[in-house]
Amino acid sequence: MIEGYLAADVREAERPYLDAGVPLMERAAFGLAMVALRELRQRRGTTAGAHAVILAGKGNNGADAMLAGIHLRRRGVAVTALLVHESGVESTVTALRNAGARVLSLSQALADCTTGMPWPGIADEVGDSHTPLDWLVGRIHMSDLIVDGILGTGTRPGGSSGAGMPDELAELLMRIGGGWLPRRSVEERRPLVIAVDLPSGIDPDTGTVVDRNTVLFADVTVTFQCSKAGLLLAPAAEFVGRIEVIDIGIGEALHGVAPAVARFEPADERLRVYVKAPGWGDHKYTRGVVGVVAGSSQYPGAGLMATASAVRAGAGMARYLGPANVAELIVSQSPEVVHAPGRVQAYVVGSGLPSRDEGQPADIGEQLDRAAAAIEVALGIPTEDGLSLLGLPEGPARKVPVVVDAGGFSVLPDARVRLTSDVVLTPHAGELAGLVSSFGPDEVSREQIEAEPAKYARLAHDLTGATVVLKGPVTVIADEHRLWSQTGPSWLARAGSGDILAGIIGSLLAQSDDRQSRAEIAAAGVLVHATAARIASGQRDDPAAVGRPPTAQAIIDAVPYAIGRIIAASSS
Ligand SMILES: NC(=O)C1=CN([C@@H]2O[C@H](COP(=O)(O)OP(=O)(O)OC[C@H]3O[C@@H](n4cnc5c(N)ncnc54)[C@H](OP(=O)(O)O)[C@@H]3O)[C@@H](O)[C@H]2O)[C@@H](O)CC1
Ligand SMILES: [K+]
Repeated sequence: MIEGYLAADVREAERPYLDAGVPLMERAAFGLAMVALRELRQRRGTTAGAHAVILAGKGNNGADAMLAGIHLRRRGVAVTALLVHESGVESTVTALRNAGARVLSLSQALADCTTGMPWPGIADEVGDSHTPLDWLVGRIHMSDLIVDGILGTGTRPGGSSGAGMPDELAELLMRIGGGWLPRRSVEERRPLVIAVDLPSGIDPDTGTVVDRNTVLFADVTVTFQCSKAGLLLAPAAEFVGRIEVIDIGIGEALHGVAPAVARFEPADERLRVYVKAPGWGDHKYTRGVVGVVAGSSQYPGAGLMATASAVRAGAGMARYLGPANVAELIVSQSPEVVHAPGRVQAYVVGSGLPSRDEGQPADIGEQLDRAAAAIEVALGIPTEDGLSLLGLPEGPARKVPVVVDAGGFSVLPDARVRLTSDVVLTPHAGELAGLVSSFGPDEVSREQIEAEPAKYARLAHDLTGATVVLKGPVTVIADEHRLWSQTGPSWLARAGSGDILAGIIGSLLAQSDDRQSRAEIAAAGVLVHATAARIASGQRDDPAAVGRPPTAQAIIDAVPYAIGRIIAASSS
């Protein structure tokens, strides 16, 4: 599991060590240099003769980068450091110069164009440059490595590399490749980009990015002691690349500090609790039954996808609750699905159902009534009619969790009824905008949610009391404890993905016990979903490989393999 901490908590943890004179920056810089050297070696076979450009800010992030530059020099790497704020931590600047690097301010670097001053390690073949900036960008593009040490945990909240930075620097970053150069473009001489602690221009805590055109896509982000929360959250996560954590020896001070966000990795031991093989004495009921209220005669596909993935994610049994013609279709594909009401351990409702509206066909109205009834069961407030629609006996019904998707949002109880974590909402940004606007005092737009997904997932939880799974390129899950954040391959941006995810989460909920965190189970479900998509798209062992477009059916068929892989990885 990767856990992301708030910048203030990390600073607080560092303080006693710094007061005691522990050389934290030297440790950080050494770790950074080792990663850079390893990456250079992997790319070029050797580090000798490589050229690194260090973009150094005036704070300790820049100092880290420059101290790492000294280690690079010692191993034969030519180093040019650009003081992008025109100055830097003075002792470090001197030490780097003494190690044989060129250290120059941005304006000096631009002046090099006129004087024709050569840069060590870079052949002077930067093409037809027209302006000093063209020339400088050309030289940087000729390097083997760009070290992004402009801003770290000292980034002012709400700031960005575009806001508050000199225009010249924003322009330089934009031209180097901020925002538009895809991380994996296979230009032969594209330099490797390593971000120091975090890509400069992202908010360390919230992952918001004010001007995405000025943030460099990192191949690797080398972060110190622990991931920073913002690295795991959208939209920043797109710029982060692979995360490498360097232990600088302050772990003890972070004990007892709650991380703000967490992410499951496939090999996490903790996943064994949620993604598991049946035990010796298990039978279909002990493994959990999931009830699916999704799809209608008008939209049968979503019912099919949610049920098929619920079955494949390991529940002992799936009940389909809905019209006979949809059930027939489902059973033809998953013969083990039971089309009969009865007791379940978790519901999945709403996928493939439109919002409640007057004049809807009768079977849609009835499906929405069932969805509402399942939500009432989850909240412990079932009505007699609801129980009979779900085929449950009259009397107090046992609370079971419910995954609410798509049309299900339109049958949530009104804002006077506080939902609980047993209600797991799975909206995308547009649907969350609707939810937050109807439960809260203010209208919120899809664009606002996309810019600050973590904030709004948390707000939606605060307003409703439910577990909120905000789907997106990075899926954020919020409950009263913390945020979870899971990424998936972009191939998941396709019709049917949401229905499959709802089925998987419902299946894992049915297999869980009452005391387990719904948010954590949902995070595990998002990981299963992403793993299935990786298998189905052919990305398999190399997440960086592009792969090929998977059909929804291929993702569904890959779910059992994803479960198998996660069980194997988390138990080994
Ligand atoms: N403490 C330690 O022992 C350790 C620290 N470590 C390292 O230190 C890093 C934190 O260093 P830091 O605190 O010096 O802040 P840092 O991120 O370099 O930048 C601050 C400068 O940028 C400026 N600035 C801020 N926002 C801006 C904006 N939006 N736009 C423009 N400018 C902006 C701001 O200037 P201001 O305008 O406020 O005068 C300020 O001068 C941390 O990430 C890690 O790498 C590790 O080595 C481990 C040990
Ligand atoms: K940085």
